[in-house]
Amino acid sequence: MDIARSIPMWLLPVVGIVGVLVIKSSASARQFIIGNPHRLGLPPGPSLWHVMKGILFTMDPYQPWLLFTEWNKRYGHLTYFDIGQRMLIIDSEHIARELLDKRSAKYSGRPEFPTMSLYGWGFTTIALHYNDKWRQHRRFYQHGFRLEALLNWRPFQLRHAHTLLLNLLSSPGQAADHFATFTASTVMAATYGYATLPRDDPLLDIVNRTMAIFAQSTTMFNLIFFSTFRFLEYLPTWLPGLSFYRDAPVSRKNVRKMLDAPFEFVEKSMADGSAEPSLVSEFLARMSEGEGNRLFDQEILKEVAASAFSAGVESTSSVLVAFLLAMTMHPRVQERAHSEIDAVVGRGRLPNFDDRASLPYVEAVLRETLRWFSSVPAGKYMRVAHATTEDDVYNGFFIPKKTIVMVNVWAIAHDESRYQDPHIFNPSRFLTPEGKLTDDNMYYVFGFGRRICPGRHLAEAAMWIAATSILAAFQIRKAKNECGEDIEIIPQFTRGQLVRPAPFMYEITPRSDVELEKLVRIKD
Ligand code: HEM
Repeated sequence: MDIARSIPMWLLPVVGIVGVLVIKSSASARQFIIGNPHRLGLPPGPSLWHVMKGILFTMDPYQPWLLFTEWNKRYGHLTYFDIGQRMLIIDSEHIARELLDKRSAKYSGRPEFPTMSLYGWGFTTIALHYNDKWRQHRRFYQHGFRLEALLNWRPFQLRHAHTLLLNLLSSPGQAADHFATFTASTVMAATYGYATLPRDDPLLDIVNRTMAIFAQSTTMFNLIFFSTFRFLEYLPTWLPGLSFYRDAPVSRKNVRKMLDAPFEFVEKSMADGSAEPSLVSEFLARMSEGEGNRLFDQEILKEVAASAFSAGVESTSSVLVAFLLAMTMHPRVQERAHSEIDAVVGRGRLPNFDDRASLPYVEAVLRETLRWFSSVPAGKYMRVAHATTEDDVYNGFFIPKKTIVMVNVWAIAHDESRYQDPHIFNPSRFLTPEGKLTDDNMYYVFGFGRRICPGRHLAEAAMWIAATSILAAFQIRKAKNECGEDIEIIPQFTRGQLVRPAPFMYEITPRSDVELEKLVRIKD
């Protein structure tokens, strides 16, 4: 009998998968013995069997942080397991700071995800290993997006916030699209000096399409699975489950367009003298003046600019959608924010950045939105996990090199010992009894250590000016049904790759008798 013919096709990948797991686990065990001369134990955590059971039967693939949170409750703040990739889940800000901030020299790597490169995204800052290229990228952000440099971008942000208001006025039902346009416009303006059209912008369209393919395909499961079992790449892509490989060439083609198109726009506008100030035009000018490759070569400049864009737009706009949801559901919070803005800014003009320090309650609303929503919870965005680049010992536990380290931000933001009734939206938790802001600035949502989000100041300022302007200009409330009753909302979050509130019904109407167009024209 021909044995090879009698083996069912599906058995081959299974045998391969088991084989890879066995090989990977024994490599892991060897590393444990070599790198751990004092034979310290690993942090506690579920066995391979329990992890598999959890992943297959319990875990909601779209909310993996919920299972991680359970494990952290059972095994402690450090939960370790090995599924062919060593994983460490941390649910304590204190420990995250001890390891990722204070020992950042060992904890600033990124996991090895060959699938990111397969999809054409291997160049992004987020995906880069802790190496010289990554340092070059960070220099670009440090130059353009550090706190002091933000003053340069404020006029753009204010202008785009006003465009956002006008867009909301003309098509209030499309708030999520307007938030995406607003965020993209602010990042595009700072990076490329490109003024996006209020709608259907051709460059944004390229970027949005590219990001959509990426978002659909690179779930946590896909990233780990296809990076671990790389032999699957060589099997026919028509096999069930392998469509992942079919989409890859399309993604790579789109990514190339996303890298080239905005860059060509800058080159062209520099050539005809119409270039607006931007990071790319500044670096190109410096390169042509002879600083040349000491700064970047052109390809790196394209890559770093596109990285800013791809990392920044969805994260920022999804927080604004969460803000809209929170305001729709919590009229009293909105009322208090309106009163504060009316008292400080008045009704005769729109807010600007100079008002920020005088609006603590609005600030607290923004912080509570970041806490309640936790846009980058844990596991969802596997690509922002850190990886150890050396063995380490913490609290008597051995943490091997090449361990993927994930901070469960969702668990921190919903820790009952820190935030009373964490599921309730309550901005006052960020205020002292005297009405001053507490020290909890929610910066942990922007990550840790040397890999902390370099766009955090830009994002924070963009979210603030957008949210404050909306509060000043609009009344947000629940939509009504045919009987004139409020349509109740049960907040839900998208089950796709992007974590954002699922579509919900709302009404948004101008607050002021003064026409919004006129307010937008009044400068102070
Ligand atoms: C609400 C908005 C945002 C949130 C919540 C957010 C959050 C994060 C987080 C959690 C990380 C990973 C940090 C870590 O590894 O510890 C990150 C990385 C990054 N973010 Fe953001 N981000 C936001 C907006 C932005 C914006 C506007 C930009 C660009 C202008 C940006 C650019 C980046 C880049 C380039 C990285 C990769 C850094 C590295 O790997 O070294 N982000 N962000």
